[in-house]
Amino acid sequence: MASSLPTIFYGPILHTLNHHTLQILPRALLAVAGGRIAWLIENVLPSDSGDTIRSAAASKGWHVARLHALKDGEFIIPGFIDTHTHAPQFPNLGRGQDYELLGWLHHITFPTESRFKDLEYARRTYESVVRRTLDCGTTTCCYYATLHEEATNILADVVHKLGQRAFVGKCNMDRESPDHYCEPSAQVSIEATQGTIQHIRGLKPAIPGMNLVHPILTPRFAISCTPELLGSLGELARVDRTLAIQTHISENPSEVDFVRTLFPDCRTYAHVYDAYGLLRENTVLAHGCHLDSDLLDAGADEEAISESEIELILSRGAGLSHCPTSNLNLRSGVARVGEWLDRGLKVSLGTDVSGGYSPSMLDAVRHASFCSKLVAMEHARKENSTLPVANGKPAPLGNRQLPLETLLFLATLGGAEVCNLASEVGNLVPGKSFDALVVSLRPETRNPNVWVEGDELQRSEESLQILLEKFLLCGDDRNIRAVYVAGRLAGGADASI
Ligand SMILES: Nc1nc2[nH]cnc2c(=O)[nH]1
Ligand SMILES: [Zn+2]
Repeated sequence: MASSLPTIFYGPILHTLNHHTLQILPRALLAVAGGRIAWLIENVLPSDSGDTIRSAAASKGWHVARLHALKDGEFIIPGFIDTHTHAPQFPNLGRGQDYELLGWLHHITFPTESRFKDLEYARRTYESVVRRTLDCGTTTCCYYATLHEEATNILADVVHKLGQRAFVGKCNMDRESPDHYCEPSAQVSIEATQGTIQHIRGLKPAIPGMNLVHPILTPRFAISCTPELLGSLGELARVDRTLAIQTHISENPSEVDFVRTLFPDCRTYAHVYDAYGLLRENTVLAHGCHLDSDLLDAGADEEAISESEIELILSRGAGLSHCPTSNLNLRSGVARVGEWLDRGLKVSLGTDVSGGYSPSMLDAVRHASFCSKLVAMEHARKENSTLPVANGKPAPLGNRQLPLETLLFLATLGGAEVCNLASEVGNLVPGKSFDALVVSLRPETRNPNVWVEGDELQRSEESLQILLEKFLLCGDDRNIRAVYVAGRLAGGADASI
């Protein structure tokens, strides 16, 4: 899409307003100008669309605009927001699934990451990684790079060039890693981090004032950072509250035990990060499978829960990235996403390549659904229980399987909340950036899993909800025809035609 000419889309729009509300607009007119959604008009009949477009365009002083009328079987959703992935681990996709986390890091992951000191290898790999995530429909991505400053800057350059919205972080790790892949001191790690922050902040945005690439502090996890390094990162964060932070937390039982021995004065894993000022509203915490598991398994009362790590994370406004593909693949555990949402935590989805073996957020959605079904089956087995009754209010998700609207929320608006970007992206309301996907379930996409025909093509709310379900559970990148970031076509099956 040429950024100078406004574009008007006419067709169905599906997005979420919160974790329990899916809004379906079967006949919407949505206008994009300067990368943002200028206006959105609902319920426009085809026979009225010409007049409505002309008067809405005239009210903005537009004399020409491009019209994109969606065909039957097509619809628009917000772009996916992947809140946790490792760009240098793409070469390992599909490898190492016999390991659990700590062995996997040492035998599979660190050797591959150490290759990124070769900058030519880094550039080649990162180009294909970012193209791939864009084609999978990821419009915003939280990337871990490696410990190398220059290779991290290359990742940021590639993201910038290809027009994705992203957070890019140089990994901080100055202990408990092999000699060939470990920073020599906290000071060296901090200086390289400052270099990367400066580099990313020097990138010139394509649309003035719309910076798409942001730096993010990336202490790998508590195990690989000395107290001195965590303290220095906390100091960087303190003097600049706009700096985002990402790390791992409570992914695997052996990891949690190790953290306890390394930080005996901290009550829980979350308290370690909090002690160094690293838990706040722009912190992204990946995994969390074992947060408070002792308390929750024992069915603790509210008083005990009020002292818990979940309450600490909630009170600091930090968010969680649920990474179900990885949690199952590395046998890490099953996160309690329903309980987190009920308690008001910010929750999103991450692919966690290559702990997770797929870069597609569609797979993360499917595995989040499976994980929630495991939770539901386990709960039913233990309690012999029935589902909670709604009583007119949204029923607590607690131990239920996640419904369709919650799955879409986690992949879109939930991600925006966790990245502290919900005023900018996550759904398709006027004023936000147009970060969106044009999805097609038409036969010419050559994905017979999701073909729709006959009555299914009616533009009713019911049939559109079925289309969304088919896409989330059986679609793939053949069905993602166009990927827009800030109004610019950045990927999708039609982008290369
Ligand atoms: N899944 C995952 N967990 C981690 N914990 C520390 N590093 C990593 C990593 O690279 N992947
Ligand atoms: Zn990870």
